[in-house]
Amino acid sequence: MSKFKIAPSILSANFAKLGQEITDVLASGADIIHFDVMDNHYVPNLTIGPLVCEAIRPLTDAMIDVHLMVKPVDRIIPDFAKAGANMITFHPEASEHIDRTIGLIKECGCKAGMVFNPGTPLNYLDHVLEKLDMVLIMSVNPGFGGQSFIPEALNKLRTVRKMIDATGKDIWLEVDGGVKVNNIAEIARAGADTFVAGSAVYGAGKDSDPHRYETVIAAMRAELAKA
Ligand SMILES: O=C(CO)[C@H](O)[C@H](O)COP(=O)(O)O
Ligand SMILES: [Fe+2]
Repeated sequence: MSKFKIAPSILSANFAKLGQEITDVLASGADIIHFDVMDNHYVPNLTIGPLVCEAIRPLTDAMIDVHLMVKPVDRIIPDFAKAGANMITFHPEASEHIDRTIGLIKECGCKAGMVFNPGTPLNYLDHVLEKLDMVLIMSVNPGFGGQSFIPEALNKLRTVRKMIDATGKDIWLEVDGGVKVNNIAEIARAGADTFVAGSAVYGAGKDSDPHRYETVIAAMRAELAKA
């Protein structure tokens, strides 16, 4: 896997043919499947749960990156681990005890990540950063695909990049929300290495174009090569 990883969010996929949508983006050069779980409580939307994760798991060996927008979060973590998730990320506001939640994800055999909304302070990383496998910076408020990138996320990425580099550990820095071909290079320069893109990938081109995912992912990689 290259330093830069592209993770299409299936939130913007055609759910009537979800399996095909997943195999198509992976065959088109994507690295990771980003799986958005929304509970209509922590965020004002309702999406998919462990049953869907279990159903797609046999389709690929690629990482399934489960982004839990669920409160309380702990109860559902073992279910996603059993369903085949590789990475589980959670929002600190949705956890009563963040160190315990990180430990639970790892005990379940998954990599652990913590997610920061645009207004969430980074001090939740104090004392736990080195236990994490990934930090996810939201560049939109969570709940919906297709929103515009919030530029302040770039400053947050720069700050977290310095914090991660100071640990000397291989902690991934993911960005989620409004990532497009025309801003991905700037986001990479701010320090992100893993890029969630939902509407930019699944909304690309015309449905009749069988190469539309390949085209947009290649365009993102070309931009990343310049970063
Ligand atoms: O977590 C999310 C929203 O809460 C999604 O992953 C994100 O919005 C991706 O969609 P897009 O790339 O269209 O912004
Ligand atoms: Fe997400």
